[in-house]
Amino acid sequence: MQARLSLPLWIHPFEQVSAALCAKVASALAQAGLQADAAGSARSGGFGLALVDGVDAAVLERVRAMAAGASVLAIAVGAHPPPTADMWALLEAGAFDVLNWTDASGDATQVRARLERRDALQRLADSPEVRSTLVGASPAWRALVRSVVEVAAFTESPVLITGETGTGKDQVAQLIHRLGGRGELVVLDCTTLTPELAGSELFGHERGAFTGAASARDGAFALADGGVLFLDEVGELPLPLQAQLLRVLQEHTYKRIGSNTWQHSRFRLVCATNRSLEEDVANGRFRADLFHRIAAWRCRTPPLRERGDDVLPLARHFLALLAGPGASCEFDDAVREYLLLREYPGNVRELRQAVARLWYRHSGPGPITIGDLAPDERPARGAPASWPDVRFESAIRAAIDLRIGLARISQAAADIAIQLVLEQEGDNNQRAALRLGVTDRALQIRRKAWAEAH
Ligand SMILES: Nc1ncnc2c1ncn2[C@@H]1O[C@H](COP(=O)(O)OP(=O)(O)OP(=O)(O)O)[C@@H](O)[C@H]1O
Repeated sequence: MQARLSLPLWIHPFEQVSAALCAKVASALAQAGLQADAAGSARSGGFGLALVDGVDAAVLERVRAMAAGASVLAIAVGAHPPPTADMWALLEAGAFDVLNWTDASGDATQVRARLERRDALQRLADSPEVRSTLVGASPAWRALVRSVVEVAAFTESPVLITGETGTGKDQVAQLIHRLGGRGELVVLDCTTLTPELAGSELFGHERGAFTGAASARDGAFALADGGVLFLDEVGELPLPLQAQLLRVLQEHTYKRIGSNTWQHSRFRLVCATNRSLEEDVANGRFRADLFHRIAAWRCRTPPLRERGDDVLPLARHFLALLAGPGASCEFDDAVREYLLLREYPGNVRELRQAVARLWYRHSGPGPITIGDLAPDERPARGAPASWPDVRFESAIRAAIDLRIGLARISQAAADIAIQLVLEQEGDNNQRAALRLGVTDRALQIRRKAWAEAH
């Protein structure tokens, strides 16, 4: 019997799974040091094992609900292996893996290893260091953070970070360096690499190698030895330099300019770009072989409009940084609403600058108010509210994250609108229909269908 693993672990057997199969799984798990809570209902938080025998819409819905609040591993325990389509469906519903234990016979150490890895990932993603560097709790952002933590702490692989300007690519690169626990972080901005300077910047040079080379100098490959080389805006790298970089990545050797001696350098490569490198490869602007080398692992930083729920937490984070330790300052309701409704083409950088401008215009105690907005930033008076706005988008995103289909989303939006207008119009069908722009009869039919379905 293996030493006990201390994890909040529960088992949820679906209806089709017999008590005998469930007991068999529990006893195998106990042998591997996994003490799960008595079989029964799923809980929020911790780790859950969903025992399934057959997958249908109801099972998927339940797994989805469980996975929204816990890390769920699905185990197929039926008499026959499930079709692969069902296994994919469980994964899509939010299970982090799907194991096939026909007749509940399987290797429990396999479960233990997966839980240990997932737990280590989760702890790191929740650590104060990570949370204070990559602020945000929206599902899209948390998925990115898990991926960053995984690549940083568990692999040596080159990483390509893609995303629009100001979405935090640089921030992610720095975190990968810190979590990897390797030497120096050497940053090269590829937009500044002119063909004349690039050779020396990357490879270094010997004294007298060219006019003006008064002394020998190390280049980025030498400086990054044992550490991380971060190539920012890698999509801007001129083609001749791409060829040279490829050789260093393949051989880990290079020559300083003016030298015939091969030097070795072992570094981890992290690249970032806001270009679509796939398109650049397709039109010959970027070498395909280099692309596949640098993109062994990919992380995409989502734009702020895809994570509207993070706007206020980020704004508060930046305000707290400006106010300094111990000081507390808040936004009042109108400013919060302004920040939520505003658009951010420059993403988090733009939000940070907007908060800074508010802070510097603000004086005295009390919350930040709309008077702290610079006149040219105030929304035009009387301008019609833009709709759909970020709040609407964020509600829809939550539904999409729960993998709810278009038909249900449209239906729910219409139902909610009807209910609200009926409330406001004192249940008067005619007036409600007028306001909603439908016929009296169409609204009656819809209400009847709704009443029958509930
Ligand atoms: N999730 C985040 N949590 C805290 N700060 C963030 C986050 N994302 C971005 N920032 C802040 O926003 C600003 C822009 O981030 P960063 O420079 O990393 O973006 P970028 O994607 O590298 O931009 P560019 O493509 O223009 O180089 C920085 O001040 C950074 O501190």
